Amino acid sequence: MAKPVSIEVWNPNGKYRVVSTKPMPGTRWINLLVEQDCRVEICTQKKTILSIEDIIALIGDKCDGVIGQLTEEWGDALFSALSRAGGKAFSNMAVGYNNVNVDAATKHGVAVGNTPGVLTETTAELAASLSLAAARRIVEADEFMRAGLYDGWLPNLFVGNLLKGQTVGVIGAGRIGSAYARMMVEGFKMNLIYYDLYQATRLEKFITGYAEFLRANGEQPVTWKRAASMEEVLREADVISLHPILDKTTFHLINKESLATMKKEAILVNCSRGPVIDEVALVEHLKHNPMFRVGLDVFEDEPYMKPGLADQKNAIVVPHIASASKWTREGMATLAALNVLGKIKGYPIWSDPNRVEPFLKEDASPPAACPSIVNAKALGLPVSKL
Ligand SMILES: NC(=O)C1=CN([C@@H]2O[C@H](COP(=O)(O)OP(=O)(O)OC[C@H]3O[C@@H](n4cnc5c(N)ncnc54)[C@H](O)[C@@H]3O)[C@@H](O)[C@H]2O)C=CC1
Ligand SMILES: O=C(O)C(=O)CO
Repeated sequence: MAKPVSIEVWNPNGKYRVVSTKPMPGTRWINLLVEQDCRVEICTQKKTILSIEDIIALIGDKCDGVIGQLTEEWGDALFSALSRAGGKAFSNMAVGYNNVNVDAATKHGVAVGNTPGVLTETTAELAASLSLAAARRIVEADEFMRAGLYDGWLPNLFVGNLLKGQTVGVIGAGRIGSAYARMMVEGFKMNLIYYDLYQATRLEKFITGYAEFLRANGEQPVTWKRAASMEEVLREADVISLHPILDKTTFHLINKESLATMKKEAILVNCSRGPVIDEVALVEHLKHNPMFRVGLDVFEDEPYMKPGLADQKNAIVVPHIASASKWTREGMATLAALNVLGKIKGYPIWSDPNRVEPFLKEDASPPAACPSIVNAKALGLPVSKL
């Protein structure tokens, strides 16, 4: 068994043992656990992705809860190890939990937490950044400049796309997709077409109000449309950003056939999960359509890219950093710790996981509740009246 070598311990005499598989930003999350009598053990092993054996060794014989990462496969092996060690709580430090087998956790009586809300704007801002960088060819132009190739202004140098008046398409208009849509519509006066299983009522109202404001000021109003199918979005939009969860309905949502329906000069952005795109098909599409551009934060076989992707000038690639703002990452750590702590203390579940601000106030104690437990219903956990 590969035993993790390096552990940092806070409050060694704490009653409850909580393990974090990684150091996380900020100290508030540690302080909140320590104040409530937890011994906090942080794995500081220099290995980015821990194996199942590493995590089983970390869990040990007695463990009340674990804070884990989206790079770890939390399935039956880990939940049974946690349950054998007396653990009742696990939280991903992420909103997405496609790396977690929630049914296995429920079977072992383990609550599964995630961290919604605190990363909505930060993630949407990266999707907007990738959209702009792709539209205006910023990365290519930066490389050109650094290579010493700039020898004077030219009318045809790095000509890109104007966003104003074009159509932005959003697939998955939940928290992040809606925030991204608002940024692109309000910031760049784009028209919206979106596809989601549910109606994004607040987003529609926001755009209707903004359109009225523009009209009243003598400007061209923006428009919105809820598409009846994803294909409609792919056909009509100039910039398309993917924001659904990853599950079997969204695996390879973007594939050879769907790419073929998109405009030749479209921009595709993915800040959701890599397998939402068939990356092999995408590489082929990029090769044959030089004016088609992508901005990718996530990859099908993370941390690897499919062969050929890195050679494509029309692809911008960044290493899964969409939620990487200081405020957000500290907030994610806090929510993950409070999910675990709340379950250990027997607190009820917060009633609205979209409204997590009360947990994030630096100068106030957080509510006595678990911010977001995805299998709360299946475990029959009570909901907070706060
Ligand atoms: N790249 C990064 O660092 C980050 C990635 N994410 C990813 O973004 C995802 C979305 O996060 P949130 O917006 O907070 O979640 P959310 O649950 O608010 O939104 C997801 C939306 O996808 C929709 N959806 C589900 N299946 C669909 C389908 N087949 N077709 C179209 N829409 C579908 C849902 O109805 C929902 O509105 C997360 O699950 C995570 O995987 C989230 C944060 C950071
Ligand atoms: O939260 C998530 O789902 C991420 O991908 C990282 O923030």
